[in-house]
Amino acid sequence: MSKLLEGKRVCVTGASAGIGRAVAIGCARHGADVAVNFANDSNGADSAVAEIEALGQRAIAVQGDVAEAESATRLISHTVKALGGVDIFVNNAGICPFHAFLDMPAETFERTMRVNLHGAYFMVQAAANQMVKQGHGGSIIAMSSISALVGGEYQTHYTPTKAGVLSLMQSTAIALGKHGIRCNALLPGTILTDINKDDLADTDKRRYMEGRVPLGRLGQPQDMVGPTVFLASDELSGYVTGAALLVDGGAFVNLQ
Ligand SMILES: NC(=O)C1=CN([C@@H]2O[C@H](COP(=O)(O)OP(=O)(O)OC[C@H]3O[C@@H](n4cnc5c(N)ncnc54)[C@H](OP(=O)(O)O)[C@@H]3O)[C@@H](O)[C@H]2O)C=CC1
Ligand SMILES: C[C@H](O)[C@@H]1OC(=O)[C@H](O)[C@@H]1O
Repeated sequence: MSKLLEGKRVCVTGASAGIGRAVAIGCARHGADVAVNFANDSNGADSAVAEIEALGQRAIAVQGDVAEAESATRLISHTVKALGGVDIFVNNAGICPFHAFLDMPAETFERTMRVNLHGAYFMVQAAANQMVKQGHGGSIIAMSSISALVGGEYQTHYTPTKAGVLSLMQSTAIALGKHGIRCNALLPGTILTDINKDDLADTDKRRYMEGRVPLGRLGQPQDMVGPTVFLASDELSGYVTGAALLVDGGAFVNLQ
C-alpha cells in the first residue's frame, strides 16, 4: 500500500474512541505522526497512541475539553512541541445527547453547542494560525454529518451544530485559500460508535436505520478513514476545498 501521508503531522480532536480514533490510526498507517486529543478517556487515548507507535510513527495524547477555548491553543502548542508542526487538522470531537425538543434542558443545548460548534471554531482557528505560521499550506477536515442536511426529532440541538460546522468549512475555505490551506467537511451517515449505542439499542430503531441504507448496513468507524485520508492528501485532493463529502452508504438520497 502506498503511504499518502508520509512525513505529515496530524492532529485529531476526540481521538480516544469511535471515528476519531479510527482516523488517527488510519493516518498513521499512511505514514503520519499523530496528536490524539481526548476529554475524559485517557485509557482510550493511550491505547490509540500505543497502536500508532507500534506502526512506527510518533504519537502523543493531549487532554483537553474542546468546549474551553484555551484547549485549542494548548492542543496545538503541545502538538508542535512533540511533532514539530501541524499539517493536517481533523476537527472530530462531538457529542449527541439524544433528547426531545419540547423539554430540552438549556444546559444540554448549551453544552452541545459549546462542544460541537464553539469547539470547532476555536480549534480550527488555532490549527489554521499554526499552518499560516509554517507557511506551506495544510488540510483542515471537519466531521460534520448527514445531519447538517436533514433533521432528527431527538437532535434539535445537535443538527444545527453540524450545519454550522459545514458552513464553517465553507467560510474558512475562502478565508484560508490564499494561505494554501484547504478546508473540507465530511458528512458521515450513521456510524456505529458509543455516540449512538443507547439510541440503537432499540432494535426497531436500529432495523429502521439499517433499512434506510442502500448499501445494506450501518457504517463502521473504519469507513471514515479512506475519505479522511483522501481529503488530507494533497496528492489526491490538492484542488478540493470548501467541499462536503457524504459518507452514508447512500442513506441521504434514499427517499423511496
Ligand atoms: N457516529 C455517527 O453516527 C456520526 C458521528 N458524527 C460525528 O463524528 C464525530 C465523532 O463521533 P463518534 O466517533 O461517533 O463519537 P464517540 O462518542 O464514539 O467519540 C467521541 C470522541 O469525542 C471525544 N470528545 C467528546 N467530547 C469532547 C470534548 N468536549 N473535548 C474533547 N473531546 C471530546 C471523546 O473523548 P472522551 O471519551 O475522552 O470524552 C471521543 O474520543 C462527532 O463530531 C459526531 O458528531 C457525525 C455523523 C454520524
Ligand atoms: C449520533 C447519531 O447516530 C448520528 O449522528 C449523526 O450526525 C447522524 O445523523 C446520526 O444520526
